Amino acid sequence: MTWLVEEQPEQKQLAELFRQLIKDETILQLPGTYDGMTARIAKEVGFSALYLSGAAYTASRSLPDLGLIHSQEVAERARELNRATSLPILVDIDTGYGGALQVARAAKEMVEARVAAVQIEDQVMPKKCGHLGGKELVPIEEMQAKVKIIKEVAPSLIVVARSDAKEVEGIKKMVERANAYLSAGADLFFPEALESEEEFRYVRQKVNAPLLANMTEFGKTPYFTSKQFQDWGYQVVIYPVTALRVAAKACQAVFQEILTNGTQQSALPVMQTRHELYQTIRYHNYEQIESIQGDQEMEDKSS
Ligand SMILES: C[C@](O)(C(=O)O)[C@H](CC(=O)O)C(=O)O
Repeated sequence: MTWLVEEQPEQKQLAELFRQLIKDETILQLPGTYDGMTARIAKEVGFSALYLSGAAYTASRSLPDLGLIHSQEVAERARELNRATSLPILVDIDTGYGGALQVARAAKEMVEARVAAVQIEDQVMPKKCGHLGGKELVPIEEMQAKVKIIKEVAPSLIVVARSDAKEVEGIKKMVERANAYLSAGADLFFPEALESEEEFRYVRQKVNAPLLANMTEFGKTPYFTSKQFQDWGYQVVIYPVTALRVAAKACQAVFQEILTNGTQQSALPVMQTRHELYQTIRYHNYEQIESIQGDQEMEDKSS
């Protein structure tokens, strides 16, 4: 079956499923999937929910993660992930792409794209990657207003409030912000760019809500396992840019090989075969739809 013929779960069902997954004792691991293909692969491997990262989405378009995009573009990509998998998706909507109106529009478009949850952050526009220096924050009230607007426009959307305050104002102020965002209606808190087990545990101690950890590469956070985050009381862990980085490196290697040696043959063992690729994208299921049309034509001719 494919999204063309199968019944699609509604947004509310996907959000409910996401809520259930967070309640599970085992930490929810969200792989960053930046297109339909990576989303299918994550589903095939066995993940039960996905993350659409702003950094990976923009990089896949050869753009920096600097607030250059708007909600319609990201919602379109989220729809692609949804059609490919019917899994609950957490979408990174950065700062909400502007002020109150833009946040409202983003919330509406995400619901229309059947997104289960959104992640919004407290940086000013233009935003930066959370693991870089020189970030600036909006006042607490402004971020609270954004959370409230999302809940008003789309009550069924799960809201993950992210704070970038650790580097700017320190961890104590970060937990103050966390509690303010939760009181405005956020469902989870995402403490960005923590640097030690101690800091992860401190946030757990001070914030009474489900927590999300960001296990991105080449950032400020050391490499902790999902089991460690789980033991420290975290409910969700994201791997936002992992797939994109691996795919990019693999492309570089094979393109270099073709340029240097005039053949890609040495790379065949690290490629999906034609069969594997077709399996991933459900090629034959789409083909079956064409054969239904063929059968109909035969019937029409013989009657
Ligand atoms: C989570 C994040 O916002 C993202 O866009 O995926 C990034 C990830 C990254 O750049 O490594 C972040 O700011 O942490």
